[in-house]
Amino acid sequence: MTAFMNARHWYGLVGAPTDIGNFGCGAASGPAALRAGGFLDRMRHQGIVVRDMGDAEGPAEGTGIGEHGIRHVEATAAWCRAVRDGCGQVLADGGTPLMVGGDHSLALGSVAAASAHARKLGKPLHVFWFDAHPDFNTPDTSPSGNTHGMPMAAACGMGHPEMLDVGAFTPLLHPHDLTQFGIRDVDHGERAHLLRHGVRFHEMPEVRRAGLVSLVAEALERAERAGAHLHVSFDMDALDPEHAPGVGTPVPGGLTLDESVAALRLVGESGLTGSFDLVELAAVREAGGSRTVQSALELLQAFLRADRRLFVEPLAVRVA
Ligand SMILES: NC(=[NH2+])NCCC[C@H](N)C(=O)O
Ligand SMILES: [Mn+2]
Repeated sequence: MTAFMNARHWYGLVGAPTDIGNFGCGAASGPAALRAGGFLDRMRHQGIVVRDMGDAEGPAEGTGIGEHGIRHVEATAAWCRAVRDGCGQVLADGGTPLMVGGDHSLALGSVAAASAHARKLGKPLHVFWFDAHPDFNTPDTSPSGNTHGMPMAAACGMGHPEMLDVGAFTPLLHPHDLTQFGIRDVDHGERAHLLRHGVRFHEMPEVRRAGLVSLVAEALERAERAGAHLHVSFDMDALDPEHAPGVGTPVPGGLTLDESVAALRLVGESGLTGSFDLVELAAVREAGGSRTVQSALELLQAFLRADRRLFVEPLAVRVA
């Protein structure tokens, strides 16, 4: 039995300071900006245990442009493996990994850890993906060659062999168990992939019609019925640029901070979340302000405060 097993539930912050998946977009500044914004103190003051596991380490330089114009795929895979190991360690110690990026390619690493953990527990993996983009490109559909547009296709078993090799097995995720919210910038071939594989991707017109909270509630019901390990991946560009100007690929017409807070509160209340990402926090892109960091802090706080597991002492378990 590890030392933490009878402790209250905790989250483990795994930083991933890179923008290798969209070289130069500025997301490498995310983990430091969140720490400098006082995240850990703020949580401590509210009695929430977030252990800082430090930063994952990976190549500082890109590894060049390959077939189909795919950029830095070896470096991306190296970073994803480091994130996989960091998140895997938190899961093995009984905590919930909170991966802070960094660009969104890194979610392939956290999903690899989540998927292996879920398999060990005999649970299916469900993923909630809050994003302006589905990140469901493969090297042959990607218009940019940037790997941060590819992690979900790779998790579902489609993509460059380097990316398919990040997890212990492939696919890591069944496309039916992926639900996306806030989508409003879909590439042509990417849309064909999403439709062919039956991904639920809720685009902004539908979010406006049905409401983010009720779409999330529906998806939570499915996850609960399935007894799933839920992985939540929040790309800061899901928010409207008014609330998150500091991102590498802003798209107008996004989620409001209020509705996102309400949705994450609901996710937190469900107690289903087994792993969480907050990515594409490119604080350095924001001229003279910290709006994006403040939004990130509010989202995380809403989510964590709603998770009752963080406040309840577990019953002592007596081992005979
Ligand atoms: N995680 C992100 N910000 N992804 C943006 C992807 C943009 C575009 N669809 C691409 O593949 O290049
Ligand atoms: Mn994304």
